Amino acid sequence: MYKVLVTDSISDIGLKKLYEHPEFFVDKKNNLTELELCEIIKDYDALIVRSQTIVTKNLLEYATRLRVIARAGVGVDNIDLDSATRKGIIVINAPGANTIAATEHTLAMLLSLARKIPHAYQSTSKGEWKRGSFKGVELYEKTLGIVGMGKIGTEVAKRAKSFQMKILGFDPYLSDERAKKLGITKASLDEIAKQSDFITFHTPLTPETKGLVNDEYISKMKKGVRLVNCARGGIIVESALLHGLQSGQIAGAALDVFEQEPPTNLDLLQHPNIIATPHLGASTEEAQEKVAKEVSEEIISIFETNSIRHAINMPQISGEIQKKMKPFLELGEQIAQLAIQLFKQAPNKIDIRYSGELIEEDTSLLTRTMIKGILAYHLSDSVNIINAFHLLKEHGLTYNIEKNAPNKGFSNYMELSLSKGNEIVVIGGTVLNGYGTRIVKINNYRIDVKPEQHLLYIKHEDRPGMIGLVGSILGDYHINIGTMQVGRETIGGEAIMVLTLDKKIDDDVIYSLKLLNGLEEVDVLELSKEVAVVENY
Ligand SMILES: NC(=O)c1ccc[n+]([C@@H]2O[C@H](COP(=O)([O-])OP(=O)(O)OC[C@H]3O[C@@H](n4cnc5c(N)ncnc54)[C@H](O)[C@@H]3O)[C@@H](O)[C@H]2O)c1
Ligand SMILES: O=C(O)CC[C@@H](O)C(=O)O
Repeated sequence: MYKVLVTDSISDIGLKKLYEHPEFFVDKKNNLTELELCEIIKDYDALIVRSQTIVTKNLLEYATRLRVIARAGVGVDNIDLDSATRKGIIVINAPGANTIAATEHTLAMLLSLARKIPHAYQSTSKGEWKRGSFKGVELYEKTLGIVGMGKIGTEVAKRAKSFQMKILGFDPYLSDERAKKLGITKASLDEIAKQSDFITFHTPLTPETKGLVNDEYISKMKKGVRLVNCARGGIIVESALLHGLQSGQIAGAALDVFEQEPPTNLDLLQHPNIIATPHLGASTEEAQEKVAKEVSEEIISIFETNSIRHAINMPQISGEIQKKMKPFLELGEQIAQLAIQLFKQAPNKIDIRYSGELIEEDTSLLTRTMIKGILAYHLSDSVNIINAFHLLKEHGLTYNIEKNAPNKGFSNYMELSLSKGNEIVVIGGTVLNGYGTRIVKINNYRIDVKPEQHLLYIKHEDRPGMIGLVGSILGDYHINIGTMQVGRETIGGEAIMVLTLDKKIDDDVIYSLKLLNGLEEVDVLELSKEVAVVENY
């Protein structure tokens, strides 16, 4: 049974699939302090939050069982991503599920700001009738600057166009082609400042966007500009906004998000030209159901099938690439497990070489899978594809990826070397179309082994009778040999045997084998089949 903790106000209808799933138990506990959360988090496999719960490094120290943190929404700035990644915890979100809600809220704020609706309502609800006090401005033929042309920025642009506004858009990823298609003008931040009557922000909070709207940027704006922020507090420096309002440089601002939430800056909140809502952008019934449904479904698929669609701390890989890469992921895992078992110690350098068809493929997940396979041998189950690179760095290992390495005559080929000083182990493998994975190289030996769960690796002198001797000892212990492959460099020199066996062999069999004359090394190798999958739409 997987235990899921829900700590913010999340739609029960959206969580229905989790409630009804026999393998999941959902606990809803709102308004917990960090201390209370630290006390209980150890009991849970998954945590679902909105923006209120702050998932700190300290909290994650107690989260010994946690595998998934789900943000029922978009922004993950309330989650310590680095700490989650280091601990191998997948962080997922529900991108897109609240786009329309946040877009409509932005438009509502824009119109309310232009027509002073909240102020007029406040006055009218007190019985006043001050028709002269709330004269507004029109959106018609005004210029709207949009900073951040992602999902919400784009939807805002489409709707603002119906008011016949001229739209200027700034986003590092906005191409000329997309701007043209949307019927907007691509502009720089300075052009937006100089030309816009209204500016709305739709970026995440990043080191680049934090404090973007400061005294200097405000001074570049058109006098009487109106600002809307329904993205993240901190994009606008609140003290600079207040100066701008006081000086008349800014005619008004509509804020849904604040530097600190709940906000304490009453000078700003009570300024007559401010309108504010308490982070309501995503607060519609529809959006809340959608975000909760999306994260519930993803949690179920992560625990049931290991498949991840919207991981924040993982590369996004399309479902199509996933499918295509599946046999290579299996081979990568097998190669990594064999290499680390044969290396018998922790390496300090990892070299991965891809050739043939693999040169053209997105191998990021494959590389992670191999690194995970290598590290997991010594660092246990706490290693996964999420924290593989973190742990690699933490343990001082270096790695090198070469694409376009010699392909040894196979249509696809991958090779892994583990090394430390003069010690090195090299394993090469390929996927044979329709026949599955094959190990085709161990150190300098060419072989052809179909990887199985139980393998025996023997290094011996290349002389007559060795194969028979090994076979008869295994026979004496009733161990059935599935396949046997031999490889040698020179006649009469050193050779290897790789056997696949039907069951694991005991120490006494190894002991008997080691007594054989001419046998230099015997290693029992075990392969597990667990391969992580990441999906994306
Ligand atoms: N108020 C709310 O309740 C609410 C609801 C939903 C989303 N949001 C917030 O709205 C913001 C936008 O959400 P989205 O779903 O559109 O995200 P998105 O990822 O689709 O779009 C963000 C865009 O910002 C752009 N960007 C990043 N850095 C930039 C920079 N320095 N200058 C200009 N553009 C930059 C990105 O290229 C991207 O296109 C996020 O911060 C999200 O957390 C708030
Ligand atoms: O959960 C919320 O209400 C806020 C959502 C919003 O800020 C987001 O980034 O998705």
